[in-house]
Amino acid sequence: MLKVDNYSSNILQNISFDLKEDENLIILGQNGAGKSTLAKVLSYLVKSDRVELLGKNISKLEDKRRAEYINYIPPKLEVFDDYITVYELLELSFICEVDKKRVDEVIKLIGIEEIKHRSCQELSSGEKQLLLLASSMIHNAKITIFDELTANMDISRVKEVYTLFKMPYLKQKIIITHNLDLAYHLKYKILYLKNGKIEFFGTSQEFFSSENLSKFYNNSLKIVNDHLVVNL
Ligand SMILES: Nc1ncnc2c1ncn2[C@@H]1O[C@H](COP(=O)(O)OP(=O)(O)OP(=O)(O)O)[C@@H](O)[C@H]1O
Repeated sequence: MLKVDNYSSNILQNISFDLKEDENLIILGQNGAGKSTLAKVLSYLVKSDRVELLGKNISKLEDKRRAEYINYIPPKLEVFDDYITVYELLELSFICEVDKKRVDEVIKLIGIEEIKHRSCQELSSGEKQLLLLASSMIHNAKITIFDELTANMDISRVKEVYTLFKMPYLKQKIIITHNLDLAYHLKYKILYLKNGKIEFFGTSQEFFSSENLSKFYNNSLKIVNDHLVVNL
C-alpha cells in the first residue's frame, strides 16, 4: 500500500491519496502541473515524511529498503561515464547480486540485443528510454514510477511497451504520460493534477467519461473507434 497524507510544498498542495498493492496508477496533467515533482516526493528524491510505503514512513526506511520498495525512472538517462556500455549499466541495476542470465533475458525481452555492447552515451533518446525500461525490470522494485517513458519512442515501441505493461513483468506501476490513448487503454487508476492540486482520483472508466474529457481537455480530444485522438 502507498499512502500520501496531506503533502504540501511550494509546488504541490494538499496531496492525499492511497494506492492498494494490486493497483497501478497513471498521473496526468498539463505541463507544469506537478507530476514529476509528485513522483519525486513518492520516491523520496524530494524528502518528506508524508509518504507511507507498505505501512512504513518513507523517511524512516534505510536506503536499500527504499530502493527495494520504489524506483523512479526519469524521463532522460544521464550517464556521466563516457565508456560504460548498455550491458554494464544493466549489471549495475541489480539491488543485490548480479545475475547475468537475467540481464540476457531482459535484453531479449525488450529487444535491445543490437545495442547491448554500445556505449550508453552514444544512444539515441528512444534507445536510452528502452535501456531505462530494461534497467527498471532488472531493479524490480515493488513500485516503479515511469516519468514519460514513451516520450521519444517510435509508435511500434510504444505498442511494445503497452504490451509489456499489460504483462505481469513489473510489480506495481505508476506512469506519468502525455499519451492519453496509452493511458486510456491501460485502464489503470487515474490521478489528474492541475496547478499542484489533485483534481481527479478514481477509475479509468470514470475519468475517460465524455463529461470528464470535456471538463479536463475542453474540445481538444475526441474518441474515434475507441481511441483517443487530438481533435485538430
Ligand atoms: N527544482 C525546482 N525548483 C523550482 N521550481 C521547480 C522545480 N522543479 C519543478 N519546478 C516547478 O514546479 C512546477 C511543476 O513542475 P513538474 O516538473 O513537476 O511539472 P510536470 O507536471 O511534470 O510538467 P511536464 O508535463 O511539463 O513535464 C513547474 O512550474 C516547475 O517549473
